[in-house]
Amino acid sequence: MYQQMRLWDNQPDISHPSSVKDLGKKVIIDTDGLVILYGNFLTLTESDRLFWELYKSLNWRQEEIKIFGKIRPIPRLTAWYADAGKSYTYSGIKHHAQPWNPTLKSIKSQVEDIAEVTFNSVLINLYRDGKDSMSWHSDDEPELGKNPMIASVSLGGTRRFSGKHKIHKNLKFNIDLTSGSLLLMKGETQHFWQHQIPKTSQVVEPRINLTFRMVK
Ligand SMILES: O=C(O)CCC(=O)C(=O)O
Ligand SMILES: [Fe+2]
Repeated sequence: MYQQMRLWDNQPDISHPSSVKDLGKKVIIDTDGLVILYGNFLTLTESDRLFWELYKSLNWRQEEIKIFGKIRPIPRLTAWYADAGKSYTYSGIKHHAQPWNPTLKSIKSQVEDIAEVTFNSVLINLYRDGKDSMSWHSDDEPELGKNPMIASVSLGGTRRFSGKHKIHKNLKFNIDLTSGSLLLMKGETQHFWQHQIPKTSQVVEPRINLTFRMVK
């Protein structure tokens, strides 16, 4: 019996194999919400491959928005993929779902493994250059429910992502979202914080961002 236990104790620890990827997990904010960055979610080779595949194959649209009575193109291209029958109003724009393709399904399932929730839709943004941007907002549409989990994957050029607290003006963060990173926003984040992708005068490569969501 003693011998047997010794043998068993000497087995390699398979619960933490050395091949487990270091995802580069970092807590960005844990006040009034939780924002977590996984800097190494995808390898650079994988991110590069996915960038070009999505860039070439997705059905990109130029949406328009009405500001002060004038209709203007939004400063980025978008695509919206979801389970059948879903539609979603975002910044006053009604998005009709396109069906999942195998590439998007595979990214979704890798994101779900880390986020430990399932998603039924993804809003995809293409920032063609530094003039493309997304202004301050919270992802607080009623369809997303009270404390939504938003999982955001970045591919291609690095862009700055800024956050600011809605009440405590001194609470801010800035992170550079590199290719292959995954950012999770959860808990009360959308209630207390706003985020943006500012324009930049620097030369930047095109960037694709996928935000996975659960639409009720
Ligand atoms: O491009 C990003 O990283 C942010 C996108 C975003 O905030 C959104 O789609 O709601
Ligand atoms: Fe957002």
